[in-house]
Amino acid sequence: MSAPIVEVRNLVKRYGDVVALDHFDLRIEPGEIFGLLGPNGSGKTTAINCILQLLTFDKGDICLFGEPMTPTRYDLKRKIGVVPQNVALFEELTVRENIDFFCALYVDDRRERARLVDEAIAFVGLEDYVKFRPRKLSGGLLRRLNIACGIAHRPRLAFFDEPTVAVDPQSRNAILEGIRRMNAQGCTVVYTSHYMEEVEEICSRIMIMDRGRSVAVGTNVELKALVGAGERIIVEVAALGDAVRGRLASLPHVRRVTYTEPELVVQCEQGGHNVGDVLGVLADAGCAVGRVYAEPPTLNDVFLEITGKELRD
Ligand SMILES: Nc1ncnc2c1ncn2[C@@H]1O[C@H](COP(=O)(O)OP(=O)(O)OP(=O)(O)O)[C@@H](O)[C@H]1O
Repeated sequence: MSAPIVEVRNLVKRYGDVVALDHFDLRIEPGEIFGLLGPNGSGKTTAINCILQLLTFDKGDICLFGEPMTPTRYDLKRKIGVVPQNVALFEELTVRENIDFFCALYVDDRRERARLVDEAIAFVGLEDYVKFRPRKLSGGLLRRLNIACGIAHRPRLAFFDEPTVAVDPQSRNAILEGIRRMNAQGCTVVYTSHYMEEVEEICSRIMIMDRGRSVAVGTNVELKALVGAGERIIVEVAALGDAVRGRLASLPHVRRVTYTEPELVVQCEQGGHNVGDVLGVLADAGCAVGRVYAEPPTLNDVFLEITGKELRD
């Protein structure tokens, strides 16, 4: 088995009294799109900055590409791309010049660099904007430029820290598609977000973080199986009495029943014929039922189950 591309053991980072990372462990294999999912302040950015040695930390070991990472391991840093949360660009340089500047930190050869910069521009779809300065770009285009600057040198490992915050849907899709393509071309990706839908959509494995710790790690399917969360059944029904609600709550596989007229929500565990059972109880009670639909479990259900809190407060 090949060495993990990222291995973090027992990482502790404090800011004064705040414990931002609390004995944090992480292992990412080559070829993954690995998601770090957690609410604001759970420690995602701190974890990335420690891994990259941009921050000092109190304790812990970090290996990248199977080798110990230190602030002066420029040979390892060359193989890494970073797309930070805050857009960091030079206002006086054009789109093309910005990308060239960042690429030049790693690639000396001008001709090689010109080719890589062209590829990066095409990769994020900024061909029509190469002569623009950043202030002329929309938020979504700025994010795309930020990405091009981070990945033009063709890293083998790339960190994307919340790259889709405040972008339009078109740029969001372009960003996610670009990440998938990079990954298909052999780049391992670490992707942080507090948007569970995005993480579910593109990540091969996901770590759920809370208060500087990993609370669960696995594929999307594994995480949902871990807590046994099943679908949520939503039924429009008028004037539902307590007795019927009690019968619904005592059905096998039913965890929680809530009713705010006219919406009945039945949270189930995995398995069983839940929709049929719920509708059976309502039919027996003579309830007139309107719209019925079921939503599959989400990573928010997993987070709620483990931490007792919503992922998005
Ligand atoms: N420079 C700093 N000084 C003091 N405390 C900090 C600093 N940076 C982060 N923290 C604290 O460390 C904890 C982790 O923050 P971090 O930014 O890593 O979380 P995050 O999951 O990346 O959140 P976000 O999505 O908001 O960036 C939080 O409690 C935060 O307030």
